[in-house]
Amino acid sequence: MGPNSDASERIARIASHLNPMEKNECCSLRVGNCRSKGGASGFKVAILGAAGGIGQSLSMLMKMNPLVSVLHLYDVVNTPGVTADISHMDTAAVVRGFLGQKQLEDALIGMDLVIIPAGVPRKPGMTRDDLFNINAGIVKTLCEAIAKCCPKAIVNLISNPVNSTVPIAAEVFKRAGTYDPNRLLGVTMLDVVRANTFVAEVLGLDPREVDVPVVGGHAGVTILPLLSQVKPPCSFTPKEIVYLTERIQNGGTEVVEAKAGAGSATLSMAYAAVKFADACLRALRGDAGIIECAYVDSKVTELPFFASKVRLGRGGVEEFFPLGPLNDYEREGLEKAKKELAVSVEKGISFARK
Ligand SMILES: NC(=O)c1ccc[n+]([C@@H]2O[C@H](COP(=O)([O-])OP(=O)(O)OC[C@H]3O[C@@H](n4cnc5c(N)ncnc54)[C@H](O)[C@@H]3O)[C@@H](O)[C@H]2O)c1
Ligand SMILES: O=C(O)C[C@H](O)C(=O)O
Repeated sequence: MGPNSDASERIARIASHLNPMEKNECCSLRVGNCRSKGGASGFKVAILGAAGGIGQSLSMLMKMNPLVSVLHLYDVVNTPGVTADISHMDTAAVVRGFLGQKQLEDALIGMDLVIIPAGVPRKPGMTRDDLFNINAGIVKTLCEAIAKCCPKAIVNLISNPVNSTVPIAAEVFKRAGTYDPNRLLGVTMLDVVRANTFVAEVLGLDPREVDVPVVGGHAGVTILPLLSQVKPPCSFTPKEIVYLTERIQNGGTEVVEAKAGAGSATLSMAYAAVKFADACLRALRGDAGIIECAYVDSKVTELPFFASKVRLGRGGVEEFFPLGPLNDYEREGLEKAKKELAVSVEKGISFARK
C-alpha cells in the first residue's frame, strides 16, 4: 500500500463517520474512531442525558477539560447532532455519541466517571419531589446499566430529586452487588456555587475568594448553608443571615420562576457540574487535598445520606468531615433539614426495593 492509498483510506474512514444518520446508523457516531487527538492519557467520561439543557453545556465544557481523553455522550434523543457539533472543537478529548437504550451499555463500557443529568426539570409551582415519578425510573435504569458495564466508575448524580435519586442508585448498586458508597456522589455543587456568589455580593468580595460549606441535601430547607463557617472569616447581621439562607435555599426556584416554564438552571448547573467533575478527576489522578461538598452515603449524622464536606481521592470519597460547631440558627435549620431528608431518603429506598 502506497502513501496515496493510506491517505484515501484515512479520508474514507473519516468521511464515513460524518453523517451516520443518513447511513441509517443513527446511533454510535463513530466520530471517535478518527485519530486520537492527543488525550490518550486522560480519563474516560460518560454523560447520560447529554442532549438536554444541562447536558449540552456540560458536554461542551467537559470537551474542554484536559483531563478527559474520551467523552461519551448518551441520550434518548438528539445525540448525533450534539456529538457532531462538539466533536469539531479542537481539544484533545475524543467524542462519541450514543442514542437510545440499545446503545446505553456501549456508552458505559470502560468509563472512569459517569455524570447523570438525565430526567425532567421543574416548572413553576413544582417541587423537586414532583419530579420523582418520572426521574426515579430513569435513574434506576441508568444505574442498572452502570452496575453492569462500569461498576468501578465514579458516579456524579445530578437528576432531581437528588435527595431520593442517590438512595435509589445506592439500592440498585447494592442489588447488583457492586455498591461502593465512596463512588456514588450526589451533586450539590450548585448550592455551594450560589452560596459563594450571594455571600460575596453581601460582603463585597470576589466570589472566587469565598468558600461557604453547604450541607444537608438538595431541596428547600434541606439545603443548609453554614454561614458561621464562611471563609474568609466574617460576620453577618441577623437580617443578612436570614436573607442569605433563604436565597441559597430558593436559588433553584428563583431560576425556575425566571425561566417561566422553560426549565430550571442549566448553565450555572453545567458550570457547577464541571467544577465538581473536575475535582473528581483530579482526585482520581492522585492530586491531594481535594475537598468538596457532596450528598453521599454518610455517618456524619444519623441519616444514611447527607451532604457535607468530603475529601476526594483515587477511590472517590476518602474522608468525611464533621459539621463543625453550629450556631443556634444552624442547629435549628439542621433539625428541619434532617426531618425532610429522612422522608426523601426513605422514599427513594422503598421505590428501588419494590
Ligand atoms: N443537582 C442539581 O443541582 C440540579 C440542578 C439543575 C437541574 N437538575 C436536574 O437535572 C435534570 C435535568 O435537567 P435539564 O434542565 O438538563 O433537563 P432537560 O429536559 O433539558 O434535559 C434532560 C435530558 O435527559 C434526557 N433523558 C430523558 N430520559 C432519559 C433516559 N432514560 N436516558 C438518558 N437521557 C434521558 C432527555 O432526553 C433530555 O435531553 C432535572 O432532573 C433537573 O431537575 C439538578
Ligand atoms: O431547582 C431545580 O429544580 C433545579 C436544581 O435543583 C436547582 O437547584 O437549580
